[in-house]
Amino acid sequence: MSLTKSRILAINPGATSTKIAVYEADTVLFTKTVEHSVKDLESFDKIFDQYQYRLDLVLQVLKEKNIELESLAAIVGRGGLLKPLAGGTYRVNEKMVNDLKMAERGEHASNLGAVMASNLANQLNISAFIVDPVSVDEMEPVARVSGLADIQRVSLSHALNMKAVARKVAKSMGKKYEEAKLIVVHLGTGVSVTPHKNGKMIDVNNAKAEGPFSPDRCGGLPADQLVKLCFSGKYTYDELKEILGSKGGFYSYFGTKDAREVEGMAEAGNKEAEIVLDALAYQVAKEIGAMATVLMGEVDRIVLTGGIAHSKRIVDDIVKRVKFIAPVEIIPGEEELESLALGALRIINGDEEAAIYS
Ligand SMILES: Nc1ncnc2c1ncn2[C@@H]1O[C@H](COP(=O)(O)OP(=O)(O)O)[C@@H](O)[C@H]1O
Ligand SMILES: CCCC(=O)OP(=O)(O)O
Repeated sequence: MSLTKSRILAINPGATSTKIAVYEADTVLFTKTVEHSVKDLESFDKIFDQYQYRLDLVLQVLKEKNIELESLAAIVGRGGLLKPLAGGTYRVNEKMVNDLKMAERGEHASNLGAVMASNLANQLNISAFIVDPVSVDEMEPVARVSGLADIQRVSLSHALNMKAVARKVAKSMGKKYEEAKLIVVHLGTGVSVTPHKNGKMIDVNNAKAEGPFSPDRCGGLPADQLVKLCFSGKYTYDELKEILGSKGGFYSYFGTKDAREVEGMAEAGNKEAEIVLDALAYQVAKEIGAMATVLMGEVDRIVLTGGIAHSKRIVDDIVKRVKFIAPVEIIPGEEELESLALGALRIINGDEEAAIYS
């Protein structure tokens, strides 16, 4: 095997999976998704406690695929809950790693991406990058107002995949991304619903705290009942944060984050599973309706993507409610590994300069 150092390792830690790919320039050599059940991750208290477990998995996959570490030119990880920033490729630096370890903007598996990439890259004396992290913030000023002076709405979303599929859909319509008006919905372990205008995500439900519920998140909750729960003595602060961030949604009803399992329960006649699945589609459709008003009804396409976009039941249910707004395009799964690799490649090839996180 040649050791030309032209390969890019892409690592995408998600809430319920670690996705790994190696690219030779822009050609994929392999992709692999390692899914994590609730049981796999329940012994880890904090996200950073999962670091070694996930890194070992990555190294094991590289070994299985006969990829020598010395053949890597760069490593690119999914960017986590950093400061609000513009989209693009960022070189991983010490400040970024420290911010992610402190998890000041919250705990999420994506916080591991830059750190895994950086530690591995440092050992190999090569570069580490992130691309379009979850904290990409392109919201318009009006979208930031919450209605309470103490609280500002923030942008946390599946920016990487949504921007990639938005570009793809715009191209298929013969438009530039910057010219298209799209509502892109990522249906993953978290759910993001974003209106895209002038090449920017001008609003989004914060996928950790607002909008529709998801496999492991509550989404927006009735504020008065939540406040009551906070002061009920039933949960500590940390427990409640954990429930809201990773033990809500499907998990709170059925103890699983796997949409396929919930569908299986519904098919077997479980009425609660049926209604919760219907409610997910209902809430997503409602959020799409709200974002259509952000674009003043001028919507070229609604795009459904992410793991749950594989589900015919959920997709059909959403489509029947929103197709009056615009044609709906379904792009199941995600383009995240490719977007990561190509983002790093643009820097390696000198087509773009890496942004600096400061
Ligand atoms: N074929 C499928 N049908 C229905 N749901 C699916 C399918 N494949 C994956 N999913 C669901 O997609 C969700 C994960 O989506 P994904 O985009 O991979 O998210 P993440 O990267 O956040 O873990 C899980 O709830 C999983 O059960
Ligand atoms: C915090 C936004 C990104 C997100 O929710 O990702 P997952 O669906 O992988 O949890």
